[in-house]
Amino acid sequence: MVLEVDRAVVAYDGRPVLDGVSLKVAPAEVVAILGANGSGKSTLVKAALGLVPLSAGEVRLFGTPLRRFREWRRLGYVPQRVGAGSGVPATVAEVVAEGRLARRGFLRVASAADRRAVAEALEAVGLAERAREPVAVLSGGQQQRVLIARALAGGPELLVLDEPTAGVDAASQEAFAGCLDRFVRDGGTVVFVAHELGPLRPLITRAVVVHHGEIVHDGDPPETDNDHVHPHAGAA
Ligand SMILES: Nc1ncnc2c1ncn2[C@@H]1O[C@H](COP(=O)(O)OP(=O)(O)OP(=O)(O)O)[C@@H](O)[C@H]1O
Repeated sequence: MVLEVDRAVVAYDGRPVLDGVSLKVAPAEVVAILGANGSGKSTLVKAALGLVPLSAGEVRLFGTPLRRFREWRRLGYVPQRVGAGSGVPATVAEVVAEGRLARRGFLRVASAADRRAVAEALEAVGLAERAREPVAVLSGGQQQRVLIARALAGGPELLVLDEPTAGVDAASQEAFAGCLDRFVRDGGTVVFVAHELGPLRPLITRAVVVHHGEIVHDGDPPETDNDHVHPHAGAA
């Protein structure tokens, strides 16, 4: 298994937000995590990556318990968008090159392979011609694609994305879908959080619906983008 979450419990300030959630993801799966606002989707992916502590349960990445896992280069994470402009001026290519740091170490100069990986990742998200521009001048959707390119540049086996398509225009969604498609064809595994599947629908192999901190559906994707909001309503 690429990812195993076993009866995970997460509580913020004593309030349980994930209530004994179990999830297994096998190689080459494309899993969409759906659910209403505040249902616990982001918390689930953060718990799976060790970004929030579990108060009970266990997580294994590539078969290794999280506390002993060190092979972070096998994994690419794209967080929920943190708002445009961090105040640090950086070009598109510089941000994407950060995705190589886990591979090359902070003090080594970028190799030809590093530069090639950055160029390929920018190509994959359709931003090759914007490489030298400051990230801050790009639109929100394009900035999201820069973060995806950063994750791809590290050559991960598992890509975890938190709402990669939220507030992203149709063109960027299509670009992202194409890029995920290629990643999966090359043997990659994907877990992403979404409100709406849109152009990603044909790519997913499985949908997991989170409701009040529990998984209430794990299997076929919902027929329409609205089905998952009220998982128990209108099972027509
Ligand atoms: N760091 C935190 N401290 C306290 N409460 C938090 C924290 N992060 C999330 N929560 C709460 O935990 C619950 C689940 O949040 P989470 O972000 O996992 O939901 P989500 O399903 O991803 O929501 P959305 O679709 O709005 O992104 C929410 O009630 C949220 O307010």
